[in-house]
Order: sequence, then C-alpha cells, then structure tokens
Amino acid sequence: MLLGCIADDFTGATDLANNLVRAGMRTVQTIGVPDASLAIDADAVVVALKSRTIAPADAVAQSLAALAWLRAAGCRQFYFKYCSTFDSTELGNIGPVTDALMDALGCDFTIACPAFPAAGRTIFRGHLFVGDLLLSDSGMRDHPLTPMTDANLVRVLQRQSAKKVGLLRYDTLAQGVEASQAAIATLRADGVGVAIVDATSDADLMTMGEAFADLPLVTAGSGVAIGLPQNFRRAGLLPAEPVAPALPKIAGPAVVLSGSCSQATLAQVAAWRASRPACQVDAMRVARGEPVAAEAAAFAREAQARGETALVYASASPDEVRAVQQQLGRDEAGAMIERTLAEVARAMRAAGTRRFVVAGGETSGAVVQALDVRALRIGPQIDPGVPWTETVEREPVALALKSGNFGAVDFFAKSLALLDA
Ligand SMILES: Nc1ncnc2c1ncn2[C@@H]1O[C@H](COP(=O)(O)OP(=O)(O)OP(=O)(O)O)[C@@H](O)[C@H]1O
Ligand SMILES: O=C(O)[C@@H](O)C(=O)CO
Repeated sequence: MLLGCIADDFTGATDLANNLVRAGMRTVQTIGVPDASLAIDADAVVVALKSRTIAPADAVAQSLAALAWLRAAGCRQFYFKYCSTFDSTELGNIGPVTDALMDALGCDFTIACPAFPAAGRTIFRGHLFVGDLLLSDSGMRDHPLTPMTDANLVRVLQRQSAKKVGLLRYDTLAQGVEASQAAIATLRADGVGVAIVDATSDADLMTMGEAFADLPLVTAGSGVAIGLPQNFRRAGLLPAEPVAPALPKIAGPAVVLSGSCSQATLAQVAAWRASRPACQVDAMRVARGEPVAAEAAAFAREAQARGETALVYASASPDEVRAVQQQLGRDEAGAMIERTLAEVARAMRAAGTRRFVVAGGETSGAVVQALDVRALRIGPQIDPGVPWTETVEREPVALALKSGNFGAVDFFAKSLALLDA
C-alpha cells in the first residue's frame, strides 16, 4: 500500500478515490477505519470518515485512528482530503485535524490546497473561487452546516490552526518543481507549518504532485491526487498504463436520495421532478413524529413496481432551510433529515433495491452507514468527481455518492442510464 488517505466525508472520499483510480492507482474506499477482517489489496486506501462537522476533538480522534491503521498497513505517504470549497465550521475541522496529523507524523510542514479546476475550484493569491465567484459570493455562503463567508484561505485556516499558515503563490508554481521546492524550504525556514497553494489548472496540480513527492502528509481536495500517483509510477511502483475500472454489473431496482441543498443539487432535483416521480421529505412533519420515512419508502417502492425510479429528497432553497433551522436548530434539523433519508435507504434495501444514487456528503455518510457498507470498489466516472462504486459485500450494491455541488443537471438520470447501458 502506497498512499493512505483520510477523507472527512463520504462523497469527498469517492471523489478522491475516483481521481486516484483515473491516475492508475488501485484504490479501495473503506467506510470508517477498517476492522482486521477486511482484506485489502490496493495501492491506495481512502478511509472515509464523517468528521467534517462534528466536534473538533472527535474529528481529531477519528482521523488519528485512521492514520494509525494506514501506517500499520505500510503506507508511505498520507493525504487528508477535505472539500474543494474548504467546508469547515467556526471551530474546524481542517485546522485541528491537520495539526494533529502533522504532530503524529512528526512533520513540520505540509500544504493545503482544495483546488479542483475540473469542477471549477481554483485558488489565486490564496483566494478560493467557485467558478467565476469568490467562495464567499458563491452558494456556499448559504450552506446548511458549513456556510463559507471568507474566501481568503490563509485567513480561514489560520483561525483554525496552531501552526503558522503561509502561501505558495501561483507565480512560484509557474516556475516549476524546483522553484516550488525552494519556496517550500523558504517557507519552512520562516516557520510556516502549512502553506495554502494557488492552483488554476491541472498543469499546476501536476507540478504540485512532483514538488510534493517527499512530503509525508499532504492536505487537499481531490485535485492534488491527479499529480501525486506519477511519483509512484516514476519509482516503478505502479504499472505504466492505468487499468480502466469496470461498471458495477448490478441489476435491480433503484432509488435516488437527496439531502443536499447545494445549488447544483437543487437544479438536478428540479430537472428530475419535471418528468419523474419525486417525493419531498418535509422536515417539520418529521419533527412532529409523523411516519415520513415509511411514506417515502412506500412511494419509491410503488414507483419501482411500475418500472420507474423515484427521487426522495429533502433538498430545499436557502430560505426554506433557514426557516426549518430557526424552528429546529441547525444541527438538529440536519441530523434529523439524515436519519430520515437513512431510514428510507434501509427500507428500500430491505425491499430489494440494489442501486442507490445519493446526493450530499453528510447524507451519503448517513445512508452508507445505514446500509452497513464496509468498503467500496471504485468504478468509472459519471461526472467529474463522482464515480459509480460497488460495495464489497456478498450481495453487492451499486452506489453513486454525489458531492453537493458536483454533477451535470441531468446527473441522476444519467448515472442510472449508465448502469442500464
Ligand atoms: N430542508 C432542509 N432543512 C434543513 N436542513 C436540511 C434540509 N435538507 C437537507 N438538510 C441538511 O443539510 C445537510 C446537507 O449536507 P450534505 O453534506 O448532505 O449536502 P452537501 O453539503 O450539499 O454535499 P457535500 O458535502 O457533498 O458538498 C444535511 O445535514 C441535511 O440533512
Ligand atoms: O471536494 C469536493 O468538493 C467534494 O469531494 C466534497 O468533499 C464535497 O463534500
């Protein structure tokens, strides 16, 4: 095992695994820290945690447990994966987890780079852009759990980290690998522990991959994973040509579940609802103890009986989310909806559903845990950042775990059509 990765949410983990697979690393994603009974033969392992929005001390403890497992498995380099929109709460968890991983590995320097140009996330002079907008002007300012109101990543990370945070700028990176490594030496000499790295293109990510070959730990979105595998290939540790992953050969009924309120998801939900069965989960009815999950599962089963696939969604506009949160509390509302969608997933699985498309990282975490999934094999990409995956259980299930802001507007239909092809 070469690369050991820790992801702070489940869709983020598949996003990273997808980029590693496309760059030629045989990759397995585990759900939580694997137990001894799980046999893994892979070049890279991504341990998926649901640690993005939990208390910093819990996120640190879970990340350190994952690190200990990956070190024991012999990994040579470590990767902490967070969101390409740097999603964090006021307290963390990107900073506290980075600090703890650095201390555990005894390293005095790492980088932080959420850039993923293929999905429109670029960094310039330390400022994160989502498409043409600064992070703080993008839909992320209204995120239900991690509203991002500051695009200056040096400032955001410095608020969360005990290390000195610096910047490795685009004009240094443009000078190539040696110049970037020299800049790292200077930053280190200046006492910088973590450097935000600018990146506006895949070419920048390839330069980074080579420049960061000797860092014990990198912290990043999934983009940096485009360049890192080349180091292992150059060292003769990977085959010269990547092996194309196969689609899960899983037939049977499907369901789409969405708890994401991100702008891309809202458009995908609207596109699906225009011509296909859809059932909305009403948070206030759930709060009143009404049997919302059972009703939604019945709706989805009836659709399956007609040969159709239903969408069950809680996704709602920022105003609707705010109204629910004011009545129920932010974390309580989120957790309650996650539990409801997880219950729908469990009921659908029990009724024979074998193909699940899930939108939202926290939502995917809740669903995958409800389905008792232990690990996922990574299949081909549906849209940038989202592959089909297949569980390693005896009766496998196909899962497409979509990050909130990823995917074309027809993502739900397109992902199911791929399996039917
Ligand atoms: N109608 C709603 N009112 C309040 N909260 C909601 C509503 N619908 C969903 N939520 C909550 O919003 C959160 C959305 O987070 P989730 O990570 O699933 O999606 P996302 O942030 O769009 O995806 P990603 O993290 O992959 O970018 C979840 O906790 C979900 O339960
Ligand atoms: O990096 C991203 O944007 C995604 O993989 C993600 O983590 C969303 O939850």
